[in-house]
Amino acid sequence: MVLAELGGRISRALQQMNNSTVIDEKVLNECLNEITRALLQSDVQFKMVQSMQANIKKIVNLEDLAAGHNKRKIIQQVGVEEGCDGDEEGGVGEVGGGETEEEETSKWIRKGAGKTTTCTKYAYHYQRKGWKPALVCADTFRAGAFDQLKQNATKAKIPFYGSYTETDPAKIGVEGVERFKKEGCDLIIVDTSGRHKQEAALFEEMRQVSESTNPDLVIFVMDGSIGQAAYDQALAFKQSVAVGAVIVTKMDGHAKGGGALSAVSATKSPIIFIGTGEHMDEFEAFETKPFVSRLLGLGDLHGFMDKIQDVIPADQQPELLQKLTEGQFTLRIMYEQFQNILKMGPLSQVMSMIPGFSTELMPKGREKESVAKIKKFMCMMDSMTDDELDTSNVKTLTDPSRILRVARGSGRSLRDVQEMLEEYKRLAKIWSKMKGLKIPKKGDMSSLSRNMNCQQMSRILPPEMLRKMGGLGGIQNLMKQMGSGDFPNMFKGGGD
Ligand SMILES: Nc1nc2c(ncn2[C@@H]2O[C@H](COP(=O)(O)OP(=O)(O)OP(=O)(O)O)[C@@H](O)[C@H]2O)c(=O)[nH]1
Repeated sequence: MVLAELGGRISRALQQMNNSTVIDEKVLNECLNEITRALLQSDVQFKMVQSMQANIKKIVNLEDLAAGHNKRKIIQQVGVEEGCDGDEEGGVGEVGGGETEEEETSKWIRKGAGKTTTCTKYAYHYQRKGWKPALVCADTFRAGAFDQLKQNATKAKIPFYGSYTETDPAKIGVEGVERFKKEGCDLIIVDTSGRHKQEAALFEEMRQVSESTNPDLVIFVMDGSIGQAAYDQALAFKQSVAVGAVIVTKMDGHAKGGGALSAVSATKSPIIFIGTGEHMDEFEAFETKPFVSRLLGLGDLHGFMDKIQDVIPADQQPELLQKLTEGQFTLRIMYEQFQNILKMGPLSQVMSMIPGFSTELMPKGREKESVAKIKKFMCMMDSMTDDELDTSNVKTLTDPSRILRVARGSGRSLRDVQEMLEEYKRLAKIWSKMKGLKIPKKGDMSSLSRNMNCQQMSRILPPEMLRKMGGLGGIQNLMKQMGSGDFPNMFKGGGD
């Protein structure tokens, strides 16, 4: 089950409970069972789900609750808190798979989790933020590991170190770290082996590399597509090395991403990033709250604003947000948005974060066509006058003689120009609803969503998402019951 579907099922279950006039044990059980089914189908650990259910029931004692208490609010709040916190005890998965532990273990040793790819993604991410990263290949086990790292690093213009002849990974690690420290690098990433003849040897090697390089942080890179088998892996790693953080890869298109929750639970370490594709920039910072938020289909805007921060120079950000929140969406702003989108990297990732952009302009799996379309639109806009680009008067823009002139000027058909204007109208409608949002202070983009009330949220959500949430009334109810009318309160309990 993909994450969006899981989110849909959870919010529908909550919505159903919300629609009941009386909340008794039966209604609570139905809601919890539906959430349980959805989580299990997403391969979240059985024990984790079971204990979440038990905890909710323990906390929510329906009979003891004094009349007048808002039971729904309590149930939903507990649910989200449980979901955000994870379960410390965890346990070996009991559902699905049908493989023995040994089979699962040997499988994960055979397959690459995406560690080398992730090292470069991690370095590239911080390089774009102004750090000076370097990569060290201490994977002497897999033939070709150094070449792969070298190739990736060269592409990203990141210095690298490795050896074709040295067989001691700890030695390479130390040499690489020393060299890059001398060169003034402030983020040195050591890629270690992900496979070995035996699991024990792999852990021993990691311990040695860790002891000799004395890292500030050990990151466990985990393949999200293995589902709940992640629990055993995460536990084994934690017991061998001081795992400080987790990165879950292959979250794109894999149904078992929910298993990531199990890994957090097992290692008690935060997931800091997720990998969402094979390319260098298919990598997203991970936070519990926005993740839960995305499960419910609401977290997109926050991520988009973070992306904007990445690619737009700091001094231009307030100006852009000012324009967007003034509700004066002109063709020039659309042009600038297109430029930003093309700069921001993988289109599907960026577009899916912007309300209204994903489905129509960018159907999944058709990135090339979408880029071509955006470029075509921009080319037509290049044939427009400043007045046309800066007006928000749609009538002026759709004047037939104007359309003809733009079509001729850009060598495009009338239909092309009309299509571009339709796109503008659609986006203008969505963005005009952002009007009145308070502009966040620099470095505090999340306050944008904090300042958003239910009505603004409901206006910018894509219609299908809004329907899923039960319309404006549904959002209002959900938020009211989660704590207050304030959107982020819904996610109380998750780590910031
Ligand atoms: N779809 C998808 N593929 C990924 C992602 N991250 C890595 N991959 C692919 O997974 C495969 C294995 O990646 P590597 O980086 O070589 O894995 P590794 O963990 O270094 O391998 P070992 O060190 O041999 O264990 C490659 O084909 C990558 O392109 C991701 O987030 N999504």
